[in-house]
Amino acid sequence: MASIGSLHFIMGTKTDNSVLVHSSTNPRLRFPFFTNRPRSSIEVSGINASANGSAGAARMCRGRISWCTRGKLWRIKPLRAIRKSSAEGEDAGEPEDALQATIEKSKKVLAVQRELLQQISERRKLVSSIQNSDISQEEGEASFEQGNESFSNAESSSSSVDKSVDQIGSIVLSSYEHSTEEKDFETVPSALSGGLDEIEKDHGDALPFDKSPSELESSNHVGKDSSKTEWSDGLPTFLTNPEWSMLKDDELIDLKETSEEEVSDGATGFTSEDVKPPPLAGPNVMNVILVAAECAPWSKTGGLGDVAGALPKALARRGHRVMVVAPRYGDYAEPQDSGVRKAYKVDGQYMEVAYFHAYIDGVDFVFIESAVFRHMEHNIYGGKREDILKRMVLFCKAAVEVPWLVPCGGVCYGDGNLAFIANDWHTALLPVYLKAYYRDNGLMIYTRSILVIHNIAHQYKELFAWIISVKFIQGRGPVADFSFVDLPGHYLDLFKMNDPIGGEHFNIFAAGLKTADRVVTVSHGYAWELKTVDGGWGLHGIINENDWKFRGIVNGIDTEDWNPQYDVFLKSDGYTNYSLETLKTGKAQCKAALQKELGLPVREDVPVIGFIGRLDHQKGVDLIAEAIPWMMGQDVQLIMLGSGRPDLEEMLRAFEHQHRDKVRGWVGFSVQTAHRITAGADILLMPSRFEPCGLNQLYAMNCGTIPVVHAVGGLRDTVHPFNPYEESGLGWTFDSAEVGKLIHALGNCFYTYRDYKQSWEGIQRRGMMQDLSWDHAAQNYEEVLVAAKYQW
Ligand SMILES: Nc1ncnc2c1ncn2[C@@H]1O[C@H](COP(=O)(O)OP(=O)(O)O[C@H]2O[C@H](CO)[C@@H](O)[C@H](O)[C@H]2O)[C@@H](O)[C@H]1O
Repeated sequence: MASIGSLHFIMGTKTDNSVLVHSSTNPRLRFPFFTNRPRSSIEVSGINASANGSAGAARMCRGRISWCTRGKLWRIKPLRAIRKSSAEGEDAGEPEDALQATIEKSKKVLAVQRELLQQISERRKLVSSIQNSDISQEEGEASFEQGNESFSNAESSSSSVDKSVDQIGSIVLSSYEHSTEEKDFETVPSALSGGLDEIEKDHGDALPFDKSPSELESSNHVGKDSSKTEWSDGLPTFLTNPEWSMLKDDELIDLKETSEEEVSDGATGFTSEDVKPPPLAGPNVMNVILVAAECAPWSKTGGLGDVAGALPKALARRGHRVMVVAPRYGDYAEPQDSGVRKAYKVDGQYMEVAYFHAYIDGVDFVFIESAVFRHMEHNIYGGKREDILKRMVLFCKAAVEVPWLVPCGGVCYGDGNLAFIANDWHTALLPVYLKAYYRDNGLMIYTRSILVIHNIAHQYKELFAWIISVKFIQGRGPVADFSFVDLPGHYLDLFKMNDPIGGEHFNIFAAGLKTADRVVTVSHGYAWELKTVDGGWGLHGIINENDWKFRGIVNGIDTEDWNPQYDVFLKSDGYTNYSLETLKTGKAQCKAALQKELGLPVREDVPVIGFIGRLDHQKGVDLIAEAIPWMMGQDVQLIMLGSGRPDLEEMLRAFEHQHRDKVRGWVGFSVQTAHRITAGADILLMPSRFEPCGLNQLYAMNCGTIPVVHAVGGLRDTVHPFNPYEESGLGWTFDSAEVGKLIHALGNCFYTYRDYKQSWEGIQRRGMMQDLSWDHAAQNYEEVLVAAKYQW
């Protein structure tokens, strides 16, 4: 990696020794090359990536672009290697030769440059003679444009150079904005001159940097006219970026000439894209890697999957380069094998992983394949505690190296401006590995980690775990489990906890919270609750201690997936898409289709209540059970969809069995049914005992379905209670998890449904008119990412 001020470049070596250099601050800067000195063993950031056929081997350096030479040869001038390795032995004695070769090449490139400037000057003369000729202006323009389209634009005014530069791209332009005077010209290619100065000093050769700014500018312009010049795109645009002048360190990386086609392609893509407006994130653009155990639509057991599938897209829309890393549980259609293989030691055994890649909606999705993940999509958090732990160790070890190993769009992410977003205890080891394996060793020192708490009490699904559930949350286990995580002994203290429930135990979430640079949770309400004894599930102390780096950000929703106007699950079986304009008819049709599909009496006047969720203590299903006798006395229909605790699944079946004309209890996991219930029901019931954010109430409101919720965590943040006097609010809430309160809220809801149709429609419309998209949350995440970036 070459680090140039805030620009960072990584070189990745592939099996064929081709190398890609890119800026991690501006992902569009990509340059493909071939090394002329393939190495047999290369160290990257502590990764000993042996090149014995292993694709994805890479090496890291800090360096300075010293110059470019004829035939698209680019060179990064080194100062020092980041790490000494045995591979260095191979290079002994090479720097002298390399510097000499560099000087020779610099001479050549400058000769070419002179030649180009000469050509420009001749063309200028030709243009002015055309302009002064007797030919009519119109005829003149026509013929001129035919013969020299790009050139004519540039020459049409005294500021022709600026215009041509403008065409080349904003980075080039910005470099020229810094070079309006001749003395500045010498600093324009400061990366060049700086590097050459050093060479001069060392070798006493004078280097001919004696051109005027306008001449150099012209050479850039000429570069655009590929038919006239040897450089199809002029001076390499990244060399003219003023940020290159901020180069500090270097290490020699020799790069052989690339094919003309490759360089031309790379540079063309860069220049044409770069004229686009600046990203929403402005100068805060970062490389972001979200790591999660599930990612919709490929894998999902709950809300985490939805977030992992949607938040990255919103971050990418703001201009960040974003990747999601998730396990590859099945044979997914889109991701392709990247060819990268790596083995990681887990519990004393090496396990091989393969990396698959897909680029969708502006996001790189990288899936980690391993025998231990195969066919686990329905049992992601299932199995013996040790097995779950090993899976997560393997996943986090493999994920933290993805930025070095997997060329996304041909280019690895590298560690510059990089932040990982880990999610829940399953990936809470990632911040710890980042610190222990890398940052403690002076590697990836600018990389940051953010840990998001979606659920502090997420449980393992170990057999009977629900009976003694608290022992199976947060990656808890006996202290001896430390041996699985493969960390230096002094890291044990980070994991050790002692609380009344677990006694002295090992806790992965605790270590992640302490180590992450920032901690986020998914609503303001839950952020507050986590600091309390009741809400923190034993971790409130750590969260309070780390309050300075802790923040609540309310989730958004994927407004394409969960939009009744486009929802793919509403296009068949009698359902229909609808919008705010067609709410009345469209929603009524969906309701009828739902009743019909589930075999309930098709009646428009009966309120349909939906429930969707994991069947466990958190979701308050037992409160619904207590309310069933009262509910069945009302003229209502109740549709419940869920899976989880066997006893609660059985309860759902029993409800349906006992009240066949009013209740449907669908046990299982069906995304289609979830969408159809959300659109077809009138009311969504969420009596959760705690709810970090909750997505179903957001999906419901977006579909004109009115939530009735226990006012906790994110439910309190997002469902403002209906106020009949002001005709405001979005639903009904109750303030404690008691059946009486639930019944009271539901009673008011039924009453309004039946007797106050206008108020009902008002609530529906207000819900649908909210901006629930991820865009706002993404902006908040960006603030956290930037805060982490500047924190030490
Ligand atoms: N049987 C089933 N069939 C089909 N789909 C089903 C289903 N059961 C649940 N789902 C779906 O899974 C998702 C559940 O999302 P939630 O946010 O309600 O809960 P979860 O508790 O899993 O997430 C945790 O993380 C999220 C994300 O941060 C927080 O919102 C939440 O409060 C926290 O508990 C929804 O998309 C829902 O439709």
